[in-house]
Amino acid sequence: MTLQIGLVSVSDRASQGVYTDQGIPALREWLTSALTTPFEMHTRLIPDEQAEIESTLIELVDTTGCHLVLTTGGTGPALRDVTPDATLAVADREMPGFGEQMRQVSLKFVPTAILSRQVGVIRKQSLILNLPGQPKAIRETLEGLKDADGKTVVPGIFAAVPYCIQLLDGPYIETDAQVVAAFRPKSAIKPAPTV
Ligand SMILES: Nc1ncnc2c1ncn2[C@@H]1O[C@H](COP(=O)(O)OP(=O)(O)OP(=O)(O)O)[C@@H](O)[C@H]1O
Ligand SMILES: Nc1nc2c(c(=O)[nH]1)N[C@H]1C(S)=C(S)[C@@H](COP(=O)(O)O)O[C@H]1N2
Repeated sequence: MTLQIGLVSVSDRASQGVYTDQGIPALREWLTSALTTPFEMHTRLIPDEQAEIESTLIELVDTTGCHLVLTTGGTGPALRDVTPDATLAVADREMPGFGEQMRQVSLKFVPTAILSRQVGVIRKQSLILNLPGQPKAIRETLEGLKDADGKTVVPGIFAAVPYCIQLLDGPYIETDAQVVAAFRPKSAIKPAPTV
């Protein structure tokens, strides 16, 4: 079972061609640098329309079979920012720690971090996570903050994603520890295959 990841960029202007979407490229680039497990990506660029966000998330989970879906954009307080509302509407269960941790780490980068309403949820056996729309926020929230020596100061949320997908009976995900070290309890670590 190959790891399937959905990437959803929610932006009125990028979806209309007013500016070039940087969300999907930033997500793709970060995942390619961070994951050592093979994976396939399914990308969608859509406007800030709640019904369209909901149907896109449902399609990616129920039809495409994504184990993980990352959205970017539309998490703020502006009236057209409805990504968290759409995500909650299609959720079976909420995972509040993801939103809490993203706001914690983001506060180390911008004081307006608390303006993001981002949520993490489970639909069926898939994890859906909202990231803010600023392209730089993708790396900041997923990877966390490191000091000059590369030591983690505030962990990003991706450290917990592999174990979460494992608990949902999804593929075993391994990462490049230089980018983000995946944490799982000792009892959940699979030994490296012997040759
Ligand atoms: N897909 C994207 N590509 C490039 N830059 C983006 C993208 N989405 C957001 N941004 C940048 O991050 C800012 C905050 O993102 P937010 O999701 O709040 O967008 P917005 O201001 O509601 O506008 P829009 O939905 O038209 O992108 C935007 O104003 C824009 O500068
Ligand atoms: N890591 C990180 N988080 C961030 C930001 C950022 O630049 N980096 N921008 C903040 C700002 S200015 C806003 S308004 C909210 C919501 O952004 P969104 O509407 O683009 O999702 O996310 C916040 N969280």
